[in-house]
Amino acid sequence: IPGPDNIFLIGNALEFLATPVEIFGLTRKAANKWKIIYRFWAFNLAAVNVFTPEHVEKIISTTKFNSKSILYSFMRPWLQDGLLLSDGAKWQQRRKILTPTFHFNILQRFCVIIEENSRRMVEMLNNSAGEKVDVVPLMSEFTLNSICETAMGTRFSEEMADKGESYKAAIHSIGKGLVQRVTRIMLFSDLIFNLSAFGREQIKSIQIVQNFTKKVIKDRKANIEQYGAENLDDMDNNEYNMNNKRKRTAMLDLLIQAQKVNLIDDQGIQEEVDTFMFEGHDTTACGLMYCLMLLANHKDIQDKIFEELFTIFGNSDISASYDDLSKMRYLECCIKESLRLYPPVPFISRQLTESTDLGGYKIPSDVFCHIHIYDLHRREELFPDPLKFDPDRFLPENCIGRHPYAYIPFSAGPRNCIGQKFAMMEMKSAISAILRRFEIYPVTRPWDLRIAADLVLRSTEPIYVIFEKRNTLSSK
Ligand code: HEM
Repeated sequence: IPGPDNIFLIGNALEFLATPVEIFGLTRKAANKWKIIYRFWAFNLAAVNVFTPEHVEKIISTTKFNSKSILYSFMRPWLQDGLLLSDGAKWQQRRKILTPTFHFNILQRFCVIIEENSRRMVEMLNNSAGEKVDVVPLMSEFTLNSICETAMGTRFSEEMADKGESYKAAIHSIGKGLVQRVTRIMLFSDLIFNLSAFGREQIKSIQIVQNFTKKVIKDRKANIEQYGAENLDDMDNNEYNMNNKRKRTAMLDLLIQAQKVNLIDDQGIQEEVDTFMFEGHDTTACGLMYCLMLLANHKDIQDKIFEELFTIFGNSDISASYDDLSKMRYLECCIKESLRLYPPVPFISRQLTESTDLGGYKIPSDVFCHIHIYDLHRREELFPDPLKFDPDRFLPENCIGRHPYAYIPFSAGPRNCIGQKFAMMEMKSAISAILRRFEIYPVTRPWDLRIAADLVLRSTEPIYVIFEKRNTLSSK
C-alpha cells in the first residue's frame, strides 16, 4: 500500500509531531497524492486510510467492522461505554433502547422547543444587527440549549447557563488533549498521558463536563420525583417498546424509566448523557456555523432560500411547524451541500477485526481503518468542481445514480448517526428563523479558514457574519 517513506522502526511517527492545523493539512496532502488509499505506520501500529465510496462501503456497511479503533479509546475516561464507543451486545442493546427516542412523533414535539430556541437566538441577534458576529459561540449555545431542553428535558437556569459555558470550554480542552494524544505515540500509554500536562488538564476538564451532566441528570430525576410518573406520561401518542408497553418519551426520561426495570444503571445513564450531550451539540453547532458562513458568501443562494421561506410563511411571523420545516426543500439542499464541504465529523475510524481486501490490497486484521469523510466529499469524479458551493447537487434529480456511500456526513450503515433527523430539523429551524428576519453578509471567507485536527471540524479563528435586519417580510 502506498504511503510516506518510513524510518526504520518508528515508521511515520515523526510526521505527526506537528500542530493540529498542520496535521489536518497533512492528511489532505496525502489524499491528494495517493488518490485512492494510503497507509501510515508507527512502531507496532498501522493505519490504512480510505476515501473512495467503494472502500468506505466495504468497511462501514457491515456489522463485521463495528468496533471503533483504539483512537476512540482515548475518549473512554469521558464517554465511557456510551453509544459512540461501545460495541457488541452492549451497543446493540443500547441502540435498541435509544433509537425510538428520535422517532418522528418525538421530533414533532421537539420542534416546538427548538423553534422557541431559534426565536430567542434571533432576538439576541437583533441587538447586534449590522455588526460582525462570531457565529461559533452563538451556534454552540443554541445547540447546547436545544439538546438539554429536548432530549434531556432540562431548561437552563442562570446557574446552569454559567456551568454550560464551562462545559463548552472543557469540551474544547478535551478535544485538544485528544489530538495531542492520538498523534504522539508515547502518549498512548495511560500512565505517561496522565502524568503529562495534557493528561492533567484532561482530568480536570472531564470533571467539569461530568459535573455538568450529573447536574442535568439530577435535576431531571428531581423533576420526575416531584411531579411523578404523570409528568413522564403526559406526552400523548407516547410509544416505545419496553416491557411490551408502547410508549415514547424524551431520551433522558426513557433512560430513567429503563433504570427502574434494571435495563441500565446510574453509570449507564451517565455515559449516554455524556455521549448525547457532546454528539448532540458540538457537531450540529459546527454544521450550522459553516452553513451560515457559506450562505453569507453566496447572496444569490440565500435569496433563493428566502423565496422558499416566503412561499411557506408569506408575511407571517409565526414559528415554523414540523410540517413547515419539511417543506424547506431547497434549504435542505443547502444544508446538505454545506455538510458535504464542511462535514462536522471529518474522519471516523474502525478497528479491522479480520483481514479484508480493499481494491486488491490485502489488509491484515488488527490494522486501523481511517475513513476520511472530508476527502471523500471532495472527490472530483463524485462531485464535479468539488470546491464550489452548489446546493443543486442535492436536488432529487441530481442524486440519481450517486453511489450510496459517496456522501456520508452522518456516516452510514449500522453505526450511522442516531441523531441525524434531529440535527437536520435543528439546522433548518435555526437557519430559517435567521433568514426570515436577517440578510446575512460575509466577513469570514472560505479561504480564510484554518481548520485544525480535532474532535469536530474546528476552525482556529472565529467565523464572522454580519446580520442585517430585513426591512420587510416580503420577498420582493
Ligand atoms: C450535523 C450534526 C451531526 C453530524 C454531522 C453527526 C455525525 C455523526 C457521525 C459521522 C457518526 C459516526 C461516528 C463514528 O462512526 O465514529 C455519528 C454517530 C453518532 N451520533 Fe451524530 N452527528 C450529528 C448530530 C448528532 C446529534 C444531534 C446527536 C444526538 C442527539 C448525535 C448522536 C450520535 C450518536 C449517539 C452516535 C453514535 C451512534 C452509534 O455508534 O450507534 N449526533 N454522528
